[in-house]
Amino acid sequence: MQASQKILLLGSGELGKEVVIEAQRLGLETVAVDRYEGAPAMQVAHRSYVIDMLDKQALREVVEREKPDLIVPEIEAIATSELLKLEEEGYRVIPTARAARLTMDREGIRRLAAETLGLPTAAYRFADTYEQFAEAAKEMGFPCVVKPLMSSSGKGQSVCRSEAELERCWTIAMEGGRVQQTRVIVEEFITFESEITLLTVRSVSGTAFCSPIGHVQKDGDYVESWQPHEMTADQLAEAQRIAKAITDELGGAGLFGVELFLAKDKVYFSEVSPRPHDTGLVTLVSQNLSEFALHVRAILGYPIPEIENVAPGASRPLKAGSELDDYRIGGVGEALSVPHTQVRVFGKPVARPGRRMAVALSTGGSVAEARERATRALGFLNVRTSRPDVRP
Ligand SMILES: Nc1ncnc2c1ncn2[C@@H]1O[C@H](COP(=O)(O)OP(=O)(O)OP(=O)(O)O)[C@@H](O)[C@H]1O
Ligand SMILES: NCC(=O)N[C@@H]1O[C@H](COP(=O)([O-])[O-])[C@@H](O)[C@H]1O
Ligand SMILES: [Mg+2]
Repeated sequence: MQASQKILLLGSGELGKEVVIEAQRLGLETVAVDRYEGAPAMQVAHRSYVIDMLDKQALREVVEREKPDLIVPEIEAIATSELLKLEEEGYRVIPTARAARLTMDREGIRRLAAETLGLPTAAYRFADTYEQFAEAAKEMGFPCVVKPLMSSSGKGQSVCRSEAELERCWTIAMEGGRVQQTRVIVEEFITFESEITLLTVRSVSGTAFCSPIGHVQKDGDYVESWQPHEMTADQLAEAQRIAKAITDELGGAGLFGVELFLAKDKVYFSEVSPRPHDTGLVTLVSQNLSEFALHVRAILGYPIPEIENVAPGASRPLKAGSELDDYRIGGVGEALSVPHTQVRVFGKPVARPGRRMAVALSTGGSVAEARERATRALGFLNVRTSRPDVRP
């Protein structure tokens, strides 16, 4: 069979793996790229490359060699200035090279949302040195949230509760960023009642919203998500207004994860991923089309006549507790004994403390039941060494 089109995925984690599977279901040729060998999406793609995706030359070489119809970013940390050039030369970047550029670091997207579009966000300051940072934190007041400009899944992020914690928070930010740079964002701490991801799809069928996904984050990384999340009609309308404004501005086709905080009488924009979102893993069981299927349909220019929340669903990621280069996931059989439950094992080559290795996915008659099942299933799962000499 001759593939209809070729996609080049930049980043090959658990989210990309599902994108590759959906792309292959529609007859595409898939090429996966990441910074290490054996990444989850590489295990299912037709071909793969290991490069430093922040290296412009290395990125260009892979693109020119493969000549993909679609370049699909899967993580933020990519040489997006090169993507802008490649787009000018005629390559198609999803959703657009500008969207990838603006969401690569927190400053681009925050300034666009707050200053250009006037969307409600936490107050913020940027700082390049420790002195500027200390000044910015005092201006924001305590507690405030400190994040490296370029990082994800909470890496390098901390809540600074008093002046005495300034040095500790600065050190965390300096050590946690994805790339070597000192610029940080200091944000007003928002006391929200809940937070959601509003998956928003731009396709030939127009802009569509999935039911809101509620989630809980710990140390800046998600530990539980569910769909639908209960919110008032006014909150939903405001969330959709914000999501429409930001995704219209970013443009292009594809699925976006719009992160919002729901406070007592205000909805705040937090950030947006121009790609499937980790909290959206729940859609693998809760929707007729998962966020990955929606992304692929949208970027191929296929219609999306309807998105249905087929059952209340929940997801609980399994995180590794320690560094293991030889590991296996235990408890899968027990987890699958929980009704209406599935498990996805990502197949990452090595475990590291806090690294997401698998996810438990459940549906139920209610969100409460789905959450209880996913939590029970997660309780069975573990990441353990597979070395025979240390096996219990
Ligand atoms: N200003 C804030 N006030 C209160 N809580 C915050 C604030 N900013 C972030 N958080 C909390 O930290 C979480 C992670 O923040 P954020 O989404 O900015 O980090 P991230 O590293 O980009 O995460 P990811 O890449 O997983 O989306 C948020 O979902 C929220 O729970
Ligand atoms: N919040 C962003 C997110 O969830 N991204 C997902 O995690 C992978 C990196 O995982 P790793 O750090 O374990 O390699 C990324 O490739 C993507 O699939
Ligand atoms: Mg986030």
